[in-house]
Amino acid sequence: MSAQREMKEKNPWHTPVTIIITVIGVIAIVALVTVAVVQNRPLPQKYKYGIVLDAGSSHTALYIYEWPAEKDNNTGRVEQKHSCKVDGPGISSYASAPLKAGQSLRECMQKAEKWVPSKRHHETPLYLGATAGMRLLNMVDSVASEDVFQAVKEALQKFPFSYQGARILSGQEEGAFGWVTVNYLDERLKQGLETTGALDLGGASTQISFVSDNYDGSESPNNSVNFRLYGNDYNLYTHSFLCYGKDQAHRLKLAHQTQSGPNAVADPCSHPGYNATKKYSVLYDSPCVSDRKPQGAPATFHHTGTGNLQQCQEVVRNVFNFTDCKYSHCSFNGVFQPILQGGFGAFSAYYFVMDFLNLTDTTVPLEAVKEQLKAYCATPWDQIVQQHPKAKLKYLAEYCFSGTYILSLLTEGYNFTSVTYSDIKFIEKIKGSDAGWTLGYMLNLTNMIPAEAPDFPPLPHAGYVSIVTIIAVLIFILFLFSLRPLWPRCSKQQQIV
Ligand SMILES: Nc1ccn([C@@H]2O[C@H](COP(=O)(O)OP(=O)(O)OP(=O)(O)O)[C@@H](O)[C@H]2O)c(=O)n1
Ligand SMILES: [Ca+2]
Repeated sequence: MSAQREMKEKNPWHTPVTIIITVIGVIAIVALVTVAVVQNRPLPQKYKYGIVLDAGSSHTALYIYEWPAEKDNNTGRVEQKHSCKVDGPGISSYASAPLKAGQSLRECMQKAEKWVPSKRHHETPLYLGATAGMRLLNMVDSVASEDVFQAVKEALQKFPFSYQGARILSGQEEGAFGWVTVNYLDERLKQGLETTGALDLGGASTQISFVSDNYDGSESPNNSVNFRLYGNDYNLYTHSFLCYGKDQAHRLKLAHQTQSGPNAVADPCSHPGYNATKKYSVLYDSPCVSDRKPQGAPATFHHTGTGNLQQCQEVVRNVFNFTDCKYSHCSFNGVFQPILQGGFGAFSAYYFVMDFLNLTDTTVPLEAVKEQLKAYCATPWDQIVQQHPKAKLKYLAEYCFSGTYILSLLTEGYNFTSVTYSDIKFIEKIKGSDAGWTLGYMLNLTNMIPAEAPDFPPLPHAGYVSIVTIIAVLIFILFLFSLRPLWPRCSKQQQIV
């Protein structure tokens, strides 16, 4: 008994100091690992939301964006969750009944109330941006434009979101934010990759935006937009052509055609057999064409189709002015444009039209694309109607013109060649989000793209926890080894026992 006590006393493992150190060591390591795990445990994901209404010339659409609540600044993570197309025409068409513009938005706004969790309603920013339709209305009747905005504002403020205002975007903003959207969704900005140009074709205006090594903004500074995003500087060229959206360009073309004979237009851009009576008052009800109204024109004219692509191309060419250029390079109408560079995403009506015509594949040579369009334009109207029973007649009547206009705008207007045509991609969405200016607009207004690259933790969460655990275990093993000189005595004593 006394020998046992003596051995215990001699066994350094059994000294109070060693026991205390060991216990504290184990507790410290367990505490370290626990704190690391608890502190870095991924929290249940919470989301924030933003709503943007795109009040275009032909229609309004509502987009709901969503992003993880704790990652406002880490970007690349904002996604479109829902979209809603407002029934009826664009808000600029309600100039004579502004209240209806507000009412038209109600249905989509009610859907937005359901889609955004109610506890997030009050903090969800709501923006409305109007484009070329309201630009034109504001030009001809600024009072009517104000009335429409007032009605829209009152309607939107009735909803529980954080209303941030309704306004007209400049053409420059429209082009630049479309470019931001495309490059953000492709994660080109965050990774500092070469950017993609943006081509947007609306009903009343069209935008081209791209970065070119040959453009530093000094030639035609109005076309220059500078961004610093994620630590990179971008000098963007952008231009918006008012009246060169597809609907206004159609008016420009018809207005030109009616000059030669005001009673009837035999239109090579319409299908053979197409026949409609149209009102001059409707055709000329736009500042894009109002100054071209023929003197003493009758109330109506007959619009018939002949379906001839080559002649249609000639008529379409007339809507552009290629003669004056005071810069080193121009697109059309004397507008400066640097040399095209890189890939381009073409969206909105570019996509709707080319998708309808089955012409979105730009690896198909331009000549073959034209052959296909030629056959389409020459197809009799009754056959076209039969083949597309669900399509809106207004759209259907114009796809031959629209396809021709798009090819002419791209090649003769912007100077894409049969070689660089394949640099264009006709796109509707990128990773589930619609291509368009709305996302870029919201990212900008909510400061969600930082000027400098955000600092990311060098290790992901799981890697961090694993390394802390491994180091803690190693320290513990080293600690045990540091007591090694005591081991042999200890084991000898145990053998004696
Ligand atoms: N399936 C569809 C849908 C739309 N369109 C046409 O595409 C154009 C509308 O394009 P959009 O990008 O929606 O124009 P808006 O935004 O309304 O106009 P803007 O940007 O000029 O204000 C209109 O001419 C419309 O007739 C079409 O041809 N086929
Ligand atoms: Ca648009």
